[in-house]
Amino acid sequence: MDLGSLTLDSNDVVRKCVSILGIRGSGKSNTAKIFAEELINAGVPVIIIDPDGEYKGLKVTTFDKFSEDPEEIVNLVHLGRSVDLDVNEWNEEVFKFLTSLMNYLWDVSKVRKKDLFILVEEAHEFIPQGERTPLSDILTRIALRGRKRGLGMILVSQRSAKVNKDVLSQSEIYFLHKVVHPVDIKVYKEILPLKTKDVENEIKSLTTGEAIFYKDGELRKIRVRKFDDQFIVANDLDKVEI
Ligand SMILES: Nc1ncnc2c1ncn2[C@@H]1O[C@H](COP(=O)(O)OP(=O)(O)OP(=O)(O)O)[C@@H](O)[C@H]1O
Repeated sequence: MDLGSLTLDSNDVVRKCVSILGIRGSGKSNTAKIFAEELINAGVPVIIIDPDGEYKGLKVTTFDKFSEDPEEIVNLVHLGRSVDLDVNEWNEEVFKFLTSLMNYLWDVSKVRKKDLFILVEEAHEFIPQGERTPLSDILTRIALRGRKRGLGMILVSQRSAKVNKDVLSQSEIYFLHKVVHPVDIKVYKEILPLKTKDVENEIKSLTTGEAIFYKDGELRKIRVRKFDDQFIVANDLDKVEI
């Protein structure tokens, strides 16, 4: 996986929990998009929970209307297709649908065990700290115990301190873009094995597209390549309604 100044082996990231954090404009969605693009190219499908319609340029099938039956989406993903769930209207119906989709995925993955990722944009909205919902329960279970069923998770958030701490602290791969708020800096201090001053200095120096990469004790500053928007037209497949 070519992410820019960082290369990863896709076999080394599957079934893991990845957290991509940073303030608005720090480049975290671009990083998530590049990460997803590289997974898709490596044959690992991604289910994207996409409240802001930011993932259109990827080779995905977009859904923007949701029935109560998630089977079709899961079958599509198990055939190797990635899907973008354009959930820009967050209402009870969408949350109910996502809950049944994730529960169904959890159940069938016990048998099928196909490697895939669930990418959760605005993760603080779906797996909030200090609040439990049926959706946050199943997403938490997937993040913490999905490995045996082939399930990996990518959490993206600009509100690090508002994402469920258990899930965040159990991530195995971190891309930490710039943050400025002290509560978010505190979260970075809890994640990184650095002295407080060093964390502050590292974060301060980050520009758009730069992040602190942390995995298996390896820690370094990286620059993520920019997503090539030119592919958007070619890859933006028709929206599908089921
Ligand atoms: N690696 C990069 N190299 C160059 N430009 C980048 C890079 N990452 C992001 N950008 C640019 O910075 C801007 C913000 O990027 P992006 O949307 O990824 O940030 P963000 O942190 O996700 O913000 P938001 O929360 O508002 O979505 C965009 O215009 C994007 O093109």
